[in-house]
Amino acid sequence: MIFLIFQNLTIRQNAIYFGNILLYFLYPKQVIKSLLNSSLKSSQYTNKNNQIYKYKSVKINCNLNKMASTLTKAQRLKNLNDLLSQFSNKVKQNNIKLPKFVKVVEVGPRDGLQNEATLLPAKDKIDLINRLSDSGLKTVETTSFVSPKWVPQMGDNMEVFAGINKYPNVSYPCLVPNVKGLEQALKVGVKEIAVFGAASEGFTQKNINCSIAESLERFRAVIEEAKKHNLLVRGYVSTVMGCPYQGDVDPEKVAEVSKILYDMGCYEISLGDTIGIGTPEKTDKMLTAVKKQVPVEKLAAHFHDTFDKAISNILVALEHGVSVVDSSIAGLGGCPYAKKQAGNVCTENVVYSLQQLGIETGIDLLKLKQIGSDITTKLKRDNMCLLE
Ligand SMILES: CC(C)(COP(=O)([O-])OP(=O)([O-])OC[C@H]1O[C@@H](n2cnc3c(N)ncnc32)[C@H](O)[C@@H]1OP(=O)([O-])[O-])[C@@H](O)C(=O)NCCC(=O)NCCSC(=O)C[C@@](C)(O)CC(=O)[O-]
Repeated sequence: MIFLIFQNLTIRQNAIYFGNILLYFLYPKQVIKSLLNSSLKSSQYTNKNNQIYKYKSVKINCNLNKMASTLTKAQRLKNLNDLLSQFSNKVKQNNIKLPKFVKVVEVGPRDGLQNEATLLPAKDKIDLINRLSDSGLKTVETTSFVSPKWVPQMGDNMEVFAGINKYPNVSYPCLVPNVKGLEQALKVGVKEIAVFGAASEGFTQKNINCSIAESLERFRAVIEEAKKHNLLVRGYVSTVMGCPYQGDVDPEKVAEVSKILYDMGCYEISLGDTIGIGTPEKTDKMLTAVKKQVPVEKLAAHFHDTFDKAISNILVALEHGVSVVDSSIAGLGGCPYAKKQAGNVCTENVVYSLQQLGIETGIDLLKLKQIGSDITTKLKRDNMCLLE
């Protein structure tokens, strides 16, 4: 039994860590929702003057040893290869049309790093982004223009964006939660932004401090202003397969929020399994609902790999016709309290899987592997890449 005190962490970090830890032990039990709700009630969070929410003395009954994956990398690679070969057979037997090309959106410098305990200096972030854009990736999410009090790792957003090489054939989107963030982004010449909402009220409140309806009104203002400056706008919908605060999320709600963002002018909707509790079945249900509201070619899969299910879920997304996949170099992100607990799905594993399926990405896997190895050495953390 372990007693963890989650203090001095941003609400986003707490949400993810706490959700992941609880879910890891309960999954796949049917009681996730009620336990998540009761655990939330047992914690307190206070809006301090400095606007950082903190959990106070959250008790978590768990045994950290159990949290580490018991499988070796070699075993996990074998499982991945088995999965890919079964999937290939299914595709052939059922004459399923997969996308010929998949755009991989690298989110490591933003979504990955924002969850890393170690603060990476701006010069190292710049080097990381430059090397990623030199690997064939066409989109490298660079930073976020959010409050540095909420997400300290992104506090150097202007310096990082101003410092990177801008290749003409690469997009460098940045997260923007409100008009203030947009103004900052415009000052350094950002050309593409992403607004980020969620399909659950609980997560929206704790991530951006407002309701879903309020968040959408904020995004409307941001998008209108962004369009005046000819910026491209991507839309995120988080918690599409479950919320750390509410448990289950109705696929119809995901579809509703996605459609609103799409109608507001987002050119692409990225569907985030924020805490990685998706399964192939849930992915199928969620995409079936969303595709009725937003054309599939405008959808992206943004899956976290908490329970080693992200690639299985991506395969379902490919079957549905999704041809944009978000991922993070070396699987950056995740939970520092459980070293082997994964964050975003690892880019190298995604690119490898796509290559094995004969799907083009235009990405140099060897370069990616080297970048992943270097950044994990720098951060002194596990590399989630399964390839030797
Ligand atoms: C949205 C706010 C700002 C609202 O935060 P708030 O406290 O409600 O905002 P406020 O308007 O009351 O302002 C409070 C303070 O923040 C400042 N402020 C206000 N806006 C900005 C800004 N843009 N940039 C810099 N500073 C800002 C503002 O100036 C003020 O400063 P003070 O007067 O106290 O010194 C806050 O909640 C926030 O920054 N949240 C960040 C959340 C975040 O970054 N989460 C991670 C990204 S989402 C994600 O990772 C999920 C995703 C996308 O990957 C998909 C998935 O996996 O599901």
